Amino acid sequence: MLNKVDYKTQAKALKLPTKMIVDGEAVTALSGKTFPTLNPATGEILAELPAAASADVDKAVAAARRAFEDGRWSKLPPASRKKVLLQLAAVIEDNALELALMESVDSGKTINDCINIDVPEAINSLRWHAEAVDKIYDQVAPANDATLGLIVREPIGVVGLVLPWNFPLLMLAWKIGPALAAGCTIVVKPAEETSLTTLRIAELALDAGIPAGVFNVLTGDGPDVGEPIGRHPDIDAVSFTGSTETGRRFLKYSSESNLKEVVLEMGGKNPCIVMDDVPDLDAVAAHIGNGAFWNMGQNCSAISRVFVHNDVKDRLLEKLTVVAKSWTVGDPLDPETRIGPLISATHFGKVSGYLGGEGRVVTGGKAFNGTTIEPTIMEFGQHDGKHVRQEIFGPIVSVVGVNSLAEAVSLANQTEYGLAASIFTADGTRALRAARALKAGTVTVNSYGEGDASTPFGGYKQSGFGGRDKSLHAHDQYTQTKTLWIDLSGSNEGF
Ligand SMILES: NC(=O)C1=CN([C@@H]2O[C@H](COP(=O)(O)OP(=O)(O)OC[C@H]3O[C@@H](n4cnc5c(N)ncnc54)[C@H](O)[C@@H]3O)[C@@H](O)[C@H]2O)C=CC1
Ligand code: BAL
Repeated sequence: MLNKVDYKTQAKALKLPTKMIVDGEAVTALSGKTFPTLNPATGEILAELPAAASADVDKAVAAARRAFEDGRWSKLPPASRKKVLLQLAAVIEDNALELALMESVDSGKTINDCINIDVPEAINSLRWHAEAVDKIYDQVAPANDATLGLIVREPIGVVGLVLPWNFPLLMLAWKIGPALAAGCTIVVKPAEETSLTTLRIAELALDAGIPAGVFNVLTGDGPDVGEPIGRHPDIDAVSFTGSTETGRRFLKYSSESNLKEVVLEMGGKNPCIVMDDVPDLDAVAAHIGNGAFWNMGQNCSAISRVFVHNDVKDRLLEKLTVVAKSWTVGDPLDPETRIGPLISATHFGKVSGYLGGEGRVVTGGKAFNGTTIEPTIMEFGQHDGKHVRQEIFGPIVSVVGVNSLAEAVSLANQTEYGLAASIFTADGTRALRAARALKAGTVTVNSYGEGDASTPFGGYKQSGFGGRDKSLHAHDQYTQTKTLWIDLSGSNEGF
């Protein structure tokens, strides 16, 4: 690993993309307007990016439609699309350090995570979906000899992908992998805070052989670019990751335009249950630390509510305190740093509002530089108030004591969200009964995580709508199912 001075020097030397990609060309916004993208750690302006608007959306959708209809991508054999997507994964791998540095300076994510998680996981996701696509068979319906019923998949068409700022590269990969593998053409809108790596990947996609018009990127803010995508009459589907509030808007856009398919991956208020029989509280505390503090807690599946049996609560709080203090706070380009800045001053303001008021601060509780929040554990006497109800999206976790598994499961489900949950207990049967009872799209037992590329990711209740990211289930978002019903009865051949 390079030392921290090298990362800083290399970050300064990055050549940052400043143009959108539409129809295979690097372009400015039609209006010529731009907006700055900032380094959240320093506040410096990294680049001025095109501020697209509805006319740019029209242009990108028209290019994507032409590319879809003439079949330059959609009609290739799946094995051919796979080859190009594997080439894209290889080109990304060749440029891994550049992308990791770009992701870190644009988002404030730690360089360690960018190098070891975001970039390799994005490559892995692309490879997984590319490898899958020539192994998905169409089906034959169980009809009789005189009928042939075929159930075939077709790419859904032009897809809008609207992305969040917390995992810019990874969410891009989760969506473009299955969308492009299926044969769709795409118009991607990265979050306005974190557009750089998406722009760079679109450049690399052209190098890898993805035809012009297939992979278009528009930069700009939600109302100017996201809404015209959501309302566009010639976009067939939208896949969105972000807040529940904005996700809800996409349903409205769809219902008021062309009833495009909508898949939403949204917020969470994810519970973690710790029972009194756990053999190793140190390991549990380490898992909770990862779940709560990873990416500064800016993670839709972050552990944000811990329900711990009262018999082990004080010991767990001691161990959580040790874990929280071990998360080094600092410059994201320092490889030792595990907690960098939050994404923006606005978000910092929102998250720091949770540091005071109700609850006992067990450890942490400091906000500094207008950018950074210490890993913070708060204890609550009851499951009530904004800390346990609202998505904080920062490194703050609430702990509540319980007296039984039944109480823990009941409280865990008392939320409008249902993205992820975890349970720690030595009793496998109770773990599985609880896992079934928890209303969440992903439940981990004696661990914290989101599964791997082979497992679907999405939420119950107001955490998710319409489908799943990752796994073969993700391909359903980007395909239509067509029935071909063929009558063979007119041919009387005597057999
Ligand atoms: N995956 C997740 O669960 C995420 C949750 N959040 C939550 O959302 C809160 C607000 O963060 P934001 O960045 O404002 O999230 P957001 O949900 O508003 O932004 C996500 C994407 O939607 C776009 N967008 C915003 N407003 C839009 C509109 N009116 N129409 C169409 N597209 C629109 C944005 O430009 C961005 O590309 C955070 O504090 C956090 O709690 C934020 C990011 C990811
Ligand atoms: N953790 C992946 C999805 C998200 O946070 O947006």
